[in-house]
Amino acid sequence: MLLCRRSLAKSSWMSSARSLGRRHYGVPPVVGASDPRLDKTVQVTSSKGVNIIHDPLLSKGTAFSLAERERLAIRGLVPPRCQEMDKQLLRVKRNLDDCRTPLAKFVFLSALQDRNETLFYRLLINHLEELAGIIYTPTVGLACLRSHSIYRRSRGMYFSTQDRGAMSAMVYNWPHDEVDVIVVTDGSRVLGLGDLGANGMQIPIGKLSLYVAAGGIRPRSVLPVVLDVGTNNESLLNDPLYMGMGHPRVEGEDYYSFVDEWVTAVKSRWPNALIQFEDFKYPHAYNLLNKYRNKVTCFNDDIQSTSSITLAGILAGLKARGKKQEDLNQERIICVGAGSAGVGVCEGIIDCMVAQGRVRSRDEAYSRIWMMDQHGLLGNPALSAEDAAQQTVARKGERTQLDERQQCYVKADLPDRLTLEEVVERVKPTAILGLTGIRGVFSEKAIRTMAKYEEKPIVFPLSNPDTHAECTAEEAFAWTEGRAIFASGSPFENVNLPNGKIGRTNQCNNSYSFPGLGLGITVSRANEVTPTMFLETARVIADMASPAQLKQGTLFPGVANLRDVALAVGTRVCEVAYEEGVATAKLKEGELLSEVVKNSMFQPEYVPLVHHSYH
Ligand SMILES: NC(=O)c1ccc[n+]([C@@H]2O[C@H](COP(=O)([O-])OP(=O)(O)OC[C@H]3O[C@@H](n4cnc5c(N)ncnc54)[C@H](O)[C@@H]3O)[C@@H](O)[C@H]2O)c1
Ligand SMILES: O=C(O)C[C@H](O)C(=O)O
Ligand SMILES: [Mg+2]
Repeated sequence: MLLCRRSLAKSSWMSSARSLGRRHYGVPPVVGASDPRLDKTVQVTSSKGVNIIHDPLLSKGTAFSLAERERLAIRGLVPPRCQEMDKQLLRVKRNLDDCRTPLAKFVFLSALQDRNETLFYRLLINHLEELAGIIYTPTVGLACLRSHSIYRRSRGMYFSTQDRGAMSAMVYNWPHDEVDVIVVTDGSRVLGLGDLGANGMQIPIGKLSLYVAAGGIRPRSVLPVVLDVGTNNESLLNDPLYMGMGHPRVEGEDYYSFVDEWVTAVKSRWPNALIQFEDFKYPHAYNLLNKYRNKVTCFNDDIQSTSSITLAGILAGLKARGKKQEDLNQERIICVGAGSAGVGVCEGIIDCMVAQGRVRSRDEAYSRIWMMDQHGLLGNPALSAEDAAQQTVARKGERTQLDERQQCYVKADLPDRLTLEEVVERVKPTAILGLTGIRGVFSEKAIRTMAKYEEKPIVFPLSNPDTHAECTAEEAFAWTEGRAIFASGSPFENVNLPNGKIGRTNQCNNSYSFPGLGLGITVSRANEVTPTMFLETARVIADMASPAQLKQGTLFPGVANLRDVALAVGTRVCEVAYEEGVATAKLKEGELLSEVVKNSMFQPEYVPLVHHSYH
């Protein structure tokens, strides 16, 4: 396992893009909230008695020592025997295993998180592979669909259309002064499930649980947020249990000024917090990113961290084929889905080709990519003029106007709206990426044709949850005679192949990239999130699998290793922040960044509690 111990600036293909020596060591000592120098051996609280037992950040359940029970006035309020965490873990794991369905497990784990976060995170870290699929994708998707039925207790903050003018005051309702990471959604495109309005809250909660478990951000420093601007989901609007605003989505200038009020409010209370935009529909996702990327420390997960992990998957896939990462410009890549994630992923691939210096221009890099939406290839309407009318009828519906960004991907030399099968036949792709949210978009014919021309086709159905993947792992291996290099957004089991071998599956999800990005950004207190951070994240992850793993088709370390991945990514991102002069945290001379990052990572352990009244 690669654990980053490199000194600054060792990247092979990024060095030309860097300007070294711009490190800011002279800025005021803004010490990160997750900085090890703030670590304490005791935790001081002004709470006492039941307030401690009912505070998930302080509660230890049955694990309070007798001395603590005495000094915190909780003697007699919990069962008499002091049980350490190992016994508690046994109990909660047994209870969890008794839950019959993934959704029941989700409800159980949420309740545990609401009672005792230390125990919740220890359980989660100990069983990351098993539980990531519950608190995160794919089960979190089901939890969003049912959120208004399974609701027990509030977590995070909601800002709705009835809060216009009040947001700057509302942010002070949050009980913590230190907030390092905020994940915010407007619930307009939740995974591949569409508009789920305020039910989308489960997504920021799940993302932030991984920020803590994998990225080592402290539980008290994370804030999940929903911006409730209404929903266009009729079934939610008509459901008496739905808890969000009961009107259609606010759009246009009203929408952008609403988000602006929220950003201003958040930055006024927590100027250093990283904002992660999550599951905003296209084009809002891009418009918000463009508006805020140079003003506040923020990124869009679906556009940018997805591009990191997908690029990492392709680069590792090249190595699995016995090629070099620098051969990326030889690939022919079809990206099905031209929305936030699709465009973001393609831009990441292009950035990488340009950074590698193996293409002369971005245009040349574009020439290796073919982008498609539900109407087919983004091609040249002039070339398909003859049968355009016919096609419009046959394929139902007009393509909505392509925006400037999507326009970049239009192929001038190919007819607009070619089907996937037609594009595959003409282009002979080496890789196909699915970012549509639509099950079954990778047809058998298309994948079989691809496998005719490419010995080891890269097949990445990246849409979530699993029920919305463009194809299953079984299909991908069956249609390629077991030769596919396979990665999906949601987890799929390995596949037993007819020849007795195993078709290895990989999970290519931004959960591999955002925890480390957030870790590096918060430790360095970066005041800007730069493109290099995403490229380097990809490079670090692409280098993590061993040659033997790559040979078998394993591209990344398993989900159980997400913490190691976050540490490696976090260290590199932190280095980049100093190299590019965007870090504001003071670094002591001689401090090894990898150690600073590692020591800053939250460990779920019970710390002695001490009562102190500040009045
Ligand atoms: N694996 C990951 O880490 C990851 C990250 C981000 C997004 N995603 C997934 O990607 C999907 C899309 O997300 P997004 O933010 O880009 O959404 P989006 O709504 O912005 O884009 C979806 C795109 O798919 C196109 N599309 C719809 N139906 C199609 C069809 N039948 N054939 C071809 N194209 C079709 C749309 O025109 C649009 O361009 C979601 O399911 C999401 O879960 C996965
Ligand atoms: O949430 C995920 O699992 C990945 C991604 O952010 C998505 O929207 O699908
Ligand atoms: Mg997302």
